[in-house]
Order: sequence, then structure tokens, then C-alpha cells
Amino acid sequence: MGEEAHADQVLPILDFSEGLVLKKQGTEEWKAMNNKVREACENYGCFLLLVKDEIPVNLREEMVAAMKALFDLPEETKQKHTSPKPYQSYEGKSPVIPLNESFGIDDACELDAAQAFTNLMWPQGKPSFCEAMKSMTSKMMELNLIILRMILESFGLGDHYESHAQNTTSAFRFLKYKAPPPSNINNALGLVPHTDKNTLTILCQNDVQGLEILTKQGKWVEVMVPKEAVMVFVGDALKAWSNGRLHAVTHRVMMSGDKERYSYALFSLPKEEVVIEVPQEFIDKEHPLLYKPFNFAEYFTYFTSNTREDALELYAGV
Ligand SMILES: O=C(O)CCC(=O)C(=O)O
Ligand SMILES: [Fe+2]
Repeated sequence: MGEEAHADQVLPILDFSEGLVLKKQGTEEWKAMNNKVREACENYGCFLLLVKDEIPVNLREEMVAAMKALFDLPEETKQKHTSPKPYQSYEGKSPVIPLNESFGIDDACELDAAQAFTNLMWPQGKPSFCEAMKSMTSKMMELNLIILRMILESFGLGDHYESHAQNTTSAFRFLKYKAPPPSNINNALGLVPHTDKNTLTILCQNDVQGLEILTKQGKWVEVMVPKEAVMVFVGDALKAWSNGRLHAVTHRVMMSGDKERYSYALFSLPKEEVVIEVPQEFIDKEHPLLYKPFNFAEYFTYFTSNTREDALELYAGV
């Protein structure tokens, strides 16, 4: 593996077990956890989170079974899922990442989003898929907002939470990665290196590993995601709002072995009209302003037109 290493030695694994997060807000235990979450986001831009109480294992299993049925649909059915917005259609067979197929779904937590998507894919109905998607997206969104609240409280900016939450919408993505061909059985590119552009991402996967992160020291490391854990990523929108205090980590997927990887992600992001502006509390002598106020939707359009990895600095850097 040369320069690469396993990230499980370095990446924090946090545990919200026994309903810590839901039941103990405001306690010393809750405050200590907030600090751990913030520190992980500052130092790594991501962390592993054990969620056996928040997202039951049987729901995760149902979700993967539902996704297998989705990706097994005929190509012409999958291609019915289209959108003028980038990353919101069915995509597959890209020459750059031929192992990858994905579906993006806008406003995934709206009441009828799961129903509308299910109806498009299975006009005759598929209640098991619809139910799994509905409960999973709402649990992932709830978790996403809890983590946002924890980060804000840890910075002493808890009073910003309500307006953040009101200004937040979501997108969802289903991803499948085929096993690499025998000619390229080790380390075939599954997903290109990128930072997430949104606020916070919660990523779940089946038991096929492949996720890698680029550390601040410039080393690619594999992340071994435990069965009951999800990955949490800071995106560009939150990095910018925090005046660069939080890190948005570059990550990619590399496929090896003979099994298919399934993953799904819930992205929280600012609503279309929202302008991201660094709060005064983040600006001082040691932390001069790094980002001009910018509209998130315009930034996203800018990124999709050039896909440069330094898009945030180019677009909004002071
Ligand atoms: O499939 C994965 O594990 C990574 C997905 C991802 O990084 C993304 O969709 O932004
Ligand atoms: Fe990502």
C-alpha cells in the first residue's frame, strides 16, 4: 500500500449511544460531546459516528436491499430520473468513473419526495422502498441538524442555530460501485477526489470499504467504516461560514476486491436564496476574514461549470 495507511488509527470515532444526543441536551456530557465534534471538524473535517440507536441496523439493511432493487432496474427506467440541476439525475457509465452509478434527489426530506421518486421508478408501487427511503432520510436529516447544533453551541454560537436550520434544505444521493474488472482488481477509481460543497454530509455504506480521505499532511488514508457507524463530513459551505475554522476534507472512493459497494448520503445545504456570511465572532486579529459573502446556489453553479477543487477559494476567497 506504499504511502497509504488506515485512517482508523487517526480518525475520531464518536458515539452518541443511549440517546445521548436526544435526551441530554444542555448537560455537561452534551457539552463535552459538542467539543469533540467541533475538534474533529477542525482537525480532520470529518469523523466516524456510531449510530446504533439513532439509525437501527435493520433499517440500514432494508435500505441496502432497497437500493439493490433500484440499481437492478432496467437502464431505461433508471434514465427516467432526470433534472436540469447538476447531480440530481441518474448518472452512470461515466468514462472517468465507469464503476459508479448514482441517483441524486433534491429536497429529499420534503413529504412526498420518497413517494415521487418511488412512483417514477416503480409505477406499480414499491412500498418497501418508499418506506425505507422515507425513514432513512428523515433520521439522517435529524442527525445532520443535531450535529450542526452541536458545532454551533461549541463555538458559543448556539443562538445562530434556529436561523441556520430554517435556511437549510437537503439533497440525497444513492451510489453504487461495481467491483473492479480483473485487469484492475486493486485500487480502481470509484469516485474522484472532491470536497463536499454543501454544509454537512452524513454518509452510510454497506460492508464494502473503499472510502479514502486526504489528511492535512497530504496523505491518502483508507477509512474503515465500522458496521454501526456513519461518516460525517464538513462541506465547503460550513467551512466558509466558519471563516475556515472547520476543515472540508478531500475524499474519494477506490474500489478493490470482488464485491459491490453501496452507499447513500444526506447532504444538508443552504436554501437557494441564502447568502453565506462569516459572523463577526469568527473574525479577529488572528483570524482575518477569509471569505466574502456569497450566495450558495451561485457558488454551486460556478463549481459545476469548472469543477476545480479550489473553487471555494477562487469564488469567495478575500
Ligand atoms: O460513496 C461514498 O462513499 C462517497 C460518496 C461521496 O463522497 C459523495 O457523494 O459526495
Ligand atoms: Fe463526498
